[in-house]
Amino acid sequence: MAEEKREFQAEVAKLLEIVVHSLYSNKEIFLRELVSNASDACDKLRYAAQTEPHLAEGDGEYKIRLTVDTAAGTLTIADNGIGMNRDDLVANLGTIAKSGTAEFMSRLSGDQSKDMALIGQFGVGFYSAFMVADKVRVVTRKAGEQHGWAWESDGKGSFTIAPAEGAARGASITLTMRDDAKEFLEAHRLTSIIKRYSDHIAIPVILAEGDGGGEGDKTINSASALWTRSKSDISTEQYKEFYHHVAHAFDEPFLTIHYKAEGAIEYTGLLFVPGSKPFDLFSPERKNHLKLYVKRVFITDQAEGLLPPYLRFLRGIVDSQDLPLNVSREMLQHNPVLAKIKTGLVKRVLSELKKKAEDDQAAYLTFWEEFGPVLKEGIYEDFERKAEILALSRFRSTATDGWTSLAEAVARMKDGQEALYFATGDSVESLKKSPQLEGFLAKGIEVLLLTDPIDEFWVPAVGEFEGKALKAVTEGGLDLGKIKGDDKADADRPAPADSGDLDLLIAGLKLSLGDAVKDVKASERLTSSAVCLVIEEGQMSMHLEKLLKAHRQLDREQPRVLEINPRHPLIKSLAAAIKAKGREGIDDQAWLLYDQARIVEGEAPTDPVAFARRLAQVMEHGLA
Ligand SMILES: Nc1ncnc2c1ncn2[C@@H]1O[C@H](COP(=O)(O)OP(=O)(O)OP(=O)(O)O)[C@@H](O)[C@H]1O
Repeated sequence: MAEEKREFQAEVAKLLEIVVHSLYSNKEIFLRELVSNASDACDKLRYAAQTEPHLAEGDGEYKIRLTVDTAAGTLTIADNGIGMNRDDLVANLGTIAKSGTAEFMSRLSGDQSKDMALIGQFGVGFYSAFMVADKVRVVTRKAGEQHGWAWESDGKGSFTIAPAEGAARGASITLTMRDDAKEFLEAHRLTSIIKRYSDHIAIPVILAEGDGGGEGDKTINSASALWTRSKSDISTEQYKEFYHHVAHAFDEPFLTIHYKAEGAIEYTGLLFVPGSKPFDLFSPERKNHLKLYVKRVFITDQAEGLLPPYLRFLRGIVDSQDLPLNVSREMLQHNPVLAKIKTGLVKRVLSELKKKAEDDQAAYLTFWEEFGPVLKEGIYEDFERKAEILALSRFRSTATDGWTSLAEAVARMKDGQEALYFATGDSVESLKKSPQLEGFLAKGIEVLLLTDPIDEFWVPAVGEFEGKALKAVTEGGLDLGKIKGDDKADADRPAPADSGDLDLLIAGLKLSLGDAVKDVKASERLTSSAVCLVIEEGQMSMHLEKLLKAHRQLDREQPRVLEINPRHPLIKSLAAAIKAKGREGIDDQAWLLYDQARIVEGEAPTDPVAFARRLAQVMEHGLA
């Protein structure tokens, strides 16, 4: 087969453009990316050779070799890992196959440091070679295959692929350095970059000196897996570089958890809570990203059973002593050892988070803001740990501008208050203004303001905290009268409508609204609003109904209860009017009240045209 020329996928071409033209501030990271790829390729072969030893072709001493040719102005990074065949080359070095590419592209801001962090998360990986090279040539042969291939590109829209006979197993990447990147041909510069970014790589990174014949080769990294070293020998900087390597992240880890579990099950965990949200945190697969090793051999980064989905923000590795080396990925699915490791990891991570919450509240809150909505999934999904996760959870509330724990909210409960109250909605600001809260605010009774979609699920599932029921303020029939609040307002509240008149009005409204409402009731919860909508106990919350409708998972809406404020001047006049004049005009009034309550809930009036007509009439009357 002769040489073939192909175009890069459009996204790659765009990415290359950005890489070449705007990301020159931190060029040296190209080496980290290529060494990281080489190390992954060796890990992959080591794993494959466990079950198919012939793949190693008698060479199981994995290493990465850097060779400089000053005369030619090239740097070559060669590994004896798994290598690539022709199809792999086209797929891996011609496209960005990962899901979410389009979204990623749209998030690039043009601001170098931000883009760099994003690209780091996404993994520009191999393409970073074009930050320093005019031309990149990859010569590779896949383990177990006979023919080698050469891939070459100047990064300007296309690449070529041609057969390369005699290629060694693995991949050898030769960069022809740009004029402004000649510094990366100097041994001391290369050595310091490797020490800085790649010291934790578990296989030797060798700098070939002299003519490349092997004489004077020098291993320039520590070449032992970082997590096997003792904690006291690892600097914060080294942990951070390792985190950048495993997580493909550029930020500071929020928490580093490194420990060795001994006893019935032995494993080492080196886990990181990232400083900021990884871009795929809310993708529907809810995959975890921990890398599983067995006795230092990389097995997989897709061991589903290793971590519950609510801890999927963690990054890092787990190295087990107890799993067999030839464990297949399928065998991992219902593996009892893995299940025990998982229990251990969850316990450890939650206790470290607890410690952080106790020792450094402010820092803990930054974690909570990033990952709280994910951790809360555990309240719903992990029955055994729900109390622990609830205790770690923080909430917005009417009692404070910041965050509160449930324990703090319990401590603030008023005399006679038996439940913790909450409201669910899209934002704290809009919740604070909702009419259902008026009575609570007037009495100084705290209401927790829940704005994450997950809140709709765990609250009903949990139902209580330390014996205190969790009650939605939107539920009908709440009797605030029993609670001793800051009731100075009570004395100066206007008198309610005459109860006989009020009964007439309620009956009239019910007749007009028919099936649109479940009931009409007088309520003490309102202070400044005339009406509001609530649900009956056990009914789906209005906010959840809205979420489901937005996702087209619900097409009907359930009728609600219209609560009216017997002390409101409008209600009082309406009650008096119905007594004096009977039902005349009441239909329009009833629908206006009901639609107004809907609008406050962020919903459209039942019949917008009729609503507009009624409103116009009222205005006309007002002006007449
Ligand atoms: N030295 C290598 N040997 C074998 N395969 C390689 C090598 N370098 C890259 N690849 C292949 O090319 C793919 C793309 O590499 P690239 O660095 O662009 O992304 P990645 O490594 O998958 O992502 P990330 O950088 O986020 O880890 C890799 O997943 C791997 O399959």
